[in-house]
Order: sequence, then structure tokens, then C-alpha cells
Amino acid sequence: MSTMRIGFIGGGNMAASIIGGLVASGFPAEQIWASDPNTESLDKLREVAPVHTGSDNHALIAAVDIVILAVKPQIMKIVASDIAASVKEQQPLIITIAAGVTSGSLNGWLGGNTAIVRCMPNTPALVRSGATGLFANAKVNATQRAQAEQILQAVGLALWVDNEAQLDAVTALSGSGPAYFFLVMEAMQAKGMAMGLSPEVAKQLTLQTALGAAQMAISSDVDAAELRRRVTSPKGTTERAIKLLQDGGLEGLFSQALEGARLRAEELALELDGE
Ligand SMILES: NC(=O)C1=CN([C@@H]2O[C@H](COP(=O)(O)OP(=O)(O)OC[C@H]3O[C@@H](n4cnc5c(N)ncnc54)[C@H](O)[C@@H]3O)[C@@H](O)[C@H]2O)C=CC1
Ligand SMILES: O=C(O)[C@@H]1CCC=N1
Repeated sequence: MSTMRIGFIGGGNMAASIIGGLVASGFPAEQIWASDPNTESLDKLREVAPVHTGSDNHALIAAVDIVILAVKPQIMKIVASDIAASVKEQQPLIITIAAGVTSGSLNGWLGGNTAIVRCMPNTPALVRSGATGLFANAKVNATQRAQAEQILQAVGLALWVDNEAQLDAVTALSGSGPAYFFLVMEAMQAKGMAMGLSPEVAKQLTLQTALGAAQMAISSDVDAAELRRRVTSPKGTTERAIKLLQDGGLEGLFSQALEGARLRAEELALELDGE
């Protein structure tokens, strides 16, 4: 880890958060490169850490051992096809964080035979509380797996999945997941206000409750169902609220929502493969 050189193609939000996490965890900024045609993105990156920056993706590949593709999914085919010759020559480990771009599509655009780790991070990576699923293709060796894991751990939890199809489930669960919790926060906050609390009080109580519930669930040795039972006094307020949520079909709705997201992830991969 300490001697590896890492290059980011695409120096936007996700690159900035991973670079920030790496440097905060002790990784030397002088071993990090980033290339991006947008000089504003590069200026912002240099505010995060004094990394090497430029606009030439080929020069970046020549300088590093690991290339992280952090561009938008829609331009991945163009970027990958353009760097294919350099990747063939230098044989870096490729890590992609783009949603919906399969390792098979990427491998094809890069000319084949490429070691690829495909990751599905989520937006809390921006505050180093991310949750990432990782998948390695058959070309990735044990050292490269450990390197990829350490890089993504710089922005939160990083867990391997057994096969690439499981990344669609990861996308439905933790990739899109922050939005589900944000929706619950919006609804609770709105009703708190409707019941007479000020916007600020409703907001702060909602957010602190979300944080407290997550921290309790993470640190507790019992599961979420038991924690819920412990809040639920017999014939009390929680019992009434939970019954209304369950009678309204909350669990079934979550099942449908995650299934819909997983199917959409499958569709997106097919759409991007054709681009
Ligand atoms: N934003 C998030 O929280 C998450 C993002 N992702 C994935 O991360 C990837 C990056 O997302 P963001 O950082 O949010 O996007 P962003 O738009 O902030 O960054 C993308 C960067 O790529 C640069 N770029 C465009 N063309 C380029 C080229 N030819 N060569 C090099 N750089 C080029 C752009 O100038 C921009 O700075 C996406 O593929 C997205 O699917 C995945 C999970 C969560
Ligand atoms: O909504 C999306 O399609 C992407 C993938 C996971 C989070 N955002």
C-alpha cells in the first residue's frame, strides 16, 4: 500500500472524497495523480490534498500502478476506448466506481485481458461514512484485491460480493439506500412541523434520531428487530405507530422498491453496454 501509486481519471466529487480519505488515513499525497479536462475540478482537488494533477489520461496511466475510473457512466465508453492502448502497455489495476458499467463492458472497451475491480459506493462516501460493494474479475490477484479494499475503506465500509450480479442488489440496497432514509427523514420532519414543532426543532430531532438509531444498531449486540421491540412499550405510542406502518404495508413496499431498483440496475447495465 505505501509504495503504490494511484491515479484518478475524473477528478470530481467522488475522486475528491476518496483522495481526502486516503490522505487522512496516512497515504502520501505525492503518490496520487488525477487527470481531468476541467481545471476547476483539479483546483478543488488540490485544496483537498497536494496531489499531482493534469489533463492527459495517458500520462497519468504511465505514472501509476492503479487507475481509478471516476467519470460519469455515460462517458465511460469514450474514456475507456481512448486509454485502451496505454492500459494494454502499462497493465495497471483498473478500479471503476461508475454505476451500471459492468466489468465485461469495461474489459471489452479496454481491449480485453484487464484486471478490473468494480465498486458500488454510495454518497455518504463524501463524508467518509460510505458503504461500498466490490467485485473483482478473474484477472485481479490477491495483492490487487487488498489494494482495492484499502482504497475504498478510506471512505467507509468496503465489502466483497461473490459475483457481479450481486452488485445490482448492492446498488438497490446501499447504493440507492441513502435516498430511502432521506425520504423517511423528510416525512418525519414534515409531520413534526405539522404537529406544531418549529422547522429547526423538527429537523434537528429527526436527524439526531436517525443518527442515534444507526449508531445504536451498529454498536449493539442485538439485531434491529430486538432494538425496535425495546422501544415499543406495551400499549404505548410506538406500538400504535408501528402497527399503522405495518398495516399500511411498509415491509412489502420496501421489498417492491428494492426489487424495482435492482431490476433498473440490470437495465442500466444493458443500456450502457450498448452506448
Ligand atoms: N456521487 C456519488 O456519490 C456516487 C458516484 N458514483 C459514481 O462515481 C462516478 C463519478 O461521480 P461524481 O464524482 O459524482 O461525478 P463528477 O461529475 O463530480 O466528476 C466526474 C469528473 O469527470 C471529469 N471528466 C469528464 N470527462 C473526462 C475525461 N475524458 N477524462 C477525465 N476526466 C473527465 C469531469 O470534468 C468531472 O470533474 C460516476 O460514475 C458515478 O456513477 C457512484 C456512487 C455514488
Ligand atoms: O440512482 C442511481 O442510478 C445511482 C446508483 C446508486 C445511486 N445512484
